[in-house]
Formats: sequence, C-alpha cells, structure tokens
Amino acid sequence: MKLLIKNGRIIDPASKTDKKADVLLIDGRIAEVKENINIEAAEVINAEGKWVVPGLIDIHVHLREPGYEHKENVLTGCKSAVMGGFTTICCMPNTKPVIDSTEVIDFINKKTKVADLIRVLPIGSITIGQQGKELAPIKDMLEAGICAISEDGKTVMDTGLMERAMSLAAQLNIGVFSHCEDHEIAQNGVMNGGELAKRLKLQGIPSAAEDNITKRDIQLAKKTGAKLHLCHVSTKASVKYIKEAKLRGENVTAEVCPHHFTLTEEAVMSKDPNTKMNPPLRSRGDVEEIIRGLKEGTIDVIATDHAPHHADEKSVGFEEAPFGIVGLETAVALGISELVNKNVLTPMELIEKMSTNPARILGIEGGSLEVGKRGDITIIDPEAEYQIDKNKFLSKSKNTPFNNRLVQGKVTHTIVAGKVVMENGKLKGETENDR
Ligand SMILES: NC(=O)N[C@@H](CC(=O)O)C(=O)O
Ligand SMILES: [Zn+2]
Ligand SMILES: [Zn+2]
Repeated sequence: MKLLIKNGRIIDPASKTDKKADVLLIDGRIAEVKENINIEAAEVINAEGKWVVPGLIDIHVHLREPGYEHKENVLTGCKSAVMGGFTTICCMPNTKPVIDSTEVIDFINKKTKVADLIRVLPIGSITIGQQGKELAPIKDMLEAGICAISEDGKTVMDTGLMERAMSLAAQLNIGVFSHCEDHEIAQNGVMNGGELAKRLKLQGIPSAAEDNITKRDIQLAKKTGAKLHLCHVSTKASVKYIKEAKLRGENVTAEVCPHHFTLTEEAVMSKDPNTKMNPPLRSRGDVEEIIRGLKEGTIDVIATDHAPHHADEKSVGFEEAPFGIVGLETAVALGISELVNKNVLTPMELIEKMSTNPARILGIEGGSLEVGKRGDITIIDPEAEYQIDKNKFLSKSKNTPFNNRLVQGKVTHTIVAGKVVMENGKLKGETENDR
C-alpha cells in the first residue's frame, strides 16, 4: 500500500521542520519526506496550499460508552474525531459502569476495533466507581491497556487517597490526569463566580475551586514523583502555579480547551445551556492568562474535553442542564482562527500542542513525521472559511456554543496508519444511509 501526498506544507514539530515537500507512505509508515517524489503510487493526494501535519491527538474525550449511548458511543465518537482530524484519542472513565476494571477496558478496545477508524486509548478511573473511597485496580488496568488514570468529572477529595494513587502511578510510570475542582468550594455553582454571576442571579463556581486542587496536586506530584497532567485549565492562578512548578523543574504538564481560550463568561449572558461546562467559562482576565500560557509554553496541550449531551438533557434550562460541550469537530478551526490567525501561536506551535506534546505526555508513538514513524497524518486547509454547522457533526450530540460561528481552517484528510479514513468530509467506506 502506497500513498503519496504531494506539494503540501510539511509542519513537523518533532523535527522542527516547516517546508514544502512530498510525503510517501508505504505499508502504514512514513517512507520518505522530500521534494519531488515521483513513484508509481496507488493513491495520490494533492495537498497544494495545505498543511500536512502529524496526526492530531486528543487526550481528553468523553465517548460515553458504556452506559450513555444516547449521548455518544465509541463508533460515533471515533467518526466525530476523524472529522476533526484526530488519529488518536483518549477516553475518560466517567462511563456506566466506570472504566475501573479490565472488563470495561476490554469492552472499549473491542468497540474500537469494530469501529476500525482511529486509535482509542482508555483512561482508567483512579477510584472504584469514581466514588473517591478505594483505589481502582490500576496495575491490572495498565496491563489491559489504559494510557493514564483520571477521576475526570470529579476530584479525588481525600488527599491521602490521592497521594497513594500518585505514588502508585509513579511506580508504574503512568500519568495522572487531574480534574481540579474542590467540591466544597464549587458546591452547586453553574457558572464562573464573580460579579456577572451575581448580576445574572446564578450560583458561581469561584476560581479557588480549581486553584486549590491545582496547587494540591502539584505538591503531591512533587512528593510522590508522579507525572501530573492538569486537565482543562481555566484560571489565571492555575496558569501561574503551573508556570512556577515548571520553573522549579517539576514534572507537570497542562492542557486548555478551545472554549476556554475562545469565550469568556459573558457568553453565559445568553443563558444558552451550551455555554455551561466544567470548569466554567471564566473572566476576560483569566482568558488573557490562558492565552499567555499557551504562547509562553506553560500550557503544553490543546484538548477538546469533548463532552456530548443529548439535546433533551441540555434543553431543560441553564441551571438544570448538565455541564459540557462537544469539541472534536471544532477544535482545529478554533485553534487556527483564535490562535494562529491572531498571532498567538505559529502553525508549528499549534500542531505541537495538538499532536507532538500529547504523544510525548502519553509516551506513545505519534506526533512526528520522521521517516519510519506511524503513517498518521492530518491534512488541513488553513484558508478555508466557513460557518460551523452543528447539524453536520458526526457526533451523536450537537451541544456546541459555536454553531453558526464564522471560522477559518478545515481538516480535509485524516490518515491513520497510511490509510485515508476521511477525505473532504467523507468517511472511508461510508454510504448515504450511514448518517
Ligand atoms: N467538562 C464537562 O463539563 N463535563 C464532562 C466532565 C468533565 O470533563 O469534567 C462530562 O463528562 O460531561
Ligand atoms: Zn473534568
Ligand atoms: Zn472531561
């Protein structure tokens, strides 16, 4: 199997390459990257004017299966990821049952194989049933194939238990992905705490809810030697704590989500339940620090926190609606429109945060276009301008605050292990009836 990608702009953060060239893939691997490759290839893609980058990796996705298949399942989540240019995704454990056993991991791996589109790496829960009481069988889950542990959706509030989890993670050399939310402080808040929440008569979630646990977990990581990754960072103090930890040489990484660098809490004035997520949209000052953190490198990763919810669940009004929005199919466009086009990040820095750094944090092959590496490639038209249309999403859920937003940057091809799984909006092997 040969695939030749002609005349694209090769952006490879792993080798710091940014040049016009061709890429040849043979039998699922990168065989050659240079100008003017001419060979009898089975398939040729013309990438003139487009970016050819290592396959994107999203380390924070909720696939909802098992248990919440009315929101999403492994197959629809994979289709959505492929449309968004992702060749690898990590799925969070807040399913029903929770990913806290080898059985659930085997189940997801089986579903991934049937979907046959991309790599899906399950993340194991830290505690049994995400109950925060007893550690899950982390070693067994690691043997079954988890890529990290996380209590995402919740925080392990028992500091002693979290310390034991992190010590074990350090011993097993597996990352800990932390959802930082002090439940005592967050209480029943529904939006960012502050003046606007008061004005809107909505209960606020103060920044301190996030900041306290960010601080705690950074300290625990230092004490235990665990590799700590901070999920969906949203506050300026969190960015500061992470920056300081990195300056001290500690083993801490962090992600932000496109909605947290694109929107402020002012979007909540619409009372659109699709502006409700956890952590909440924050103040202008927080967003500025998030953006500075991205630029300075304090923030390593852009992850979507794709959190699908059914329209019926979201349509009950702002206060009652569940937290979370979908993100797989809008991430590239928001990254280009909000960060590259506004000169916050270079194209290479954007791809580093969406592919190379995620691969490094997971310790997996990927995020590189070097010869011999996995043939996972995403092709992006950075100029394509269009309006986001939620009805075109392949995710089962359409809960986005970005519907109708005018953006620039479209994924045109997703290539996994040398096979084109999406081309110009069409999935491999798809028929009209599949949608
Ligand atoms: N982010 C969200 O608002 N919701 C997530 C949980 C989470 O990521 O904490 C979900 O599972 O719905
Ligand atoms: Zn979370
Ligand atoms: Zn999440």
